[in-house]
Amino acid sequence: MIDIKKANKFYGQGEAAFHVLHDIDLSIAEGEFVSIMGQSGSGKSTLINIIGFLDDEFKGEYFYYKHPIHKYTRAQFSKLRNQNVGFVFQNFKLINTLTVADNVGLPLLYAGEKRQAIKKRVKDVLEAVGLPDASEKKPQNLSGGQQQRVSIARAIVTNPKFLIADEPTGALDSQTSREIMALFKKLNQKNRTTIIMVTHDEKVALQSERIVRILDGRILSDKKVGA
Ligand SMILES: Nc1ncnc2c1ncn2[C@@H]1O[C@H](COP(=O)(O)OP(=O)(O)OP(=O)(O)O)[C@@H](O)[C@H]1O
Repeated sequence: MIDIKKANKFYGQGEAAFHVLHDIDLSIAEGEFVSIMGQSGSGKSTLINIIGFLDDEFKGEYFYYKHPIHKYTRAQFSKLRNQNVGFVFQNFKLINTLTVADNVGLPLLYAGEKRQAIKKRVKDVLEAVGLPDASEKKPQNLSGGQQQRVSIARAIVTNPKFLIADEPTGALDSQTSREIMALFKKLNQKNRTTIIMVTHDEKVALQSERIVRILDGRILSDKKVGA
């Protein structure tokens, strides 16, 4: 589904340009669960910003279901992002003044869905992430692990083709990290949700199916877990 060919990324222009990604070739098939690992500053965020259609200013080619999206306009890019990608962040990025149900339903509200349909879908995804009774609570009254479940519910509520998770366990203790990884595995195996996750934690990465290691903006290795 994702085919990136010879992607190069520069920050800044002219003499001062900083070459961050070098000739990245990366293909990800539907249903895969991939970890991206590498030292701080190696270019992981830069790469997932390209993969998740947040950054269209790169050199090289990006084919998404064979469509040459490197040729898309910014508006086409935004539409693609809204309709295809769910994001999960290290620090959850929930809105504390809204209830859990309203946080999770927000992407559907933006997409113009009807109130009843939103209510039903929110109930279903909160059940899927193991929080059937949290809908009327405020995020700040939940544990870190529960807040991350809410943010995963928000990420999957629109049925995206793939999820980008940027250090999803970075703010969680090891037991809670294991629970969140079990949830990602369930979503990946049961719903065949494609997941692309950045992590510093080797134990967390070993829960995925494939590990891509980046060093100084280059792919150092790309291996199936256990191979
Ligand atoms: N907007 C920007 N302008 C200039 N340089 C940038 C910008 N964003 C990132 N960089 C630089 O590009 C390099 C790669 O950054 P990136 O954030 O992709 O790394 P990372 O592997 O995700 O790091 P971390 O694990 O710390 O999040 C770093 O040297 C960083 O300083």
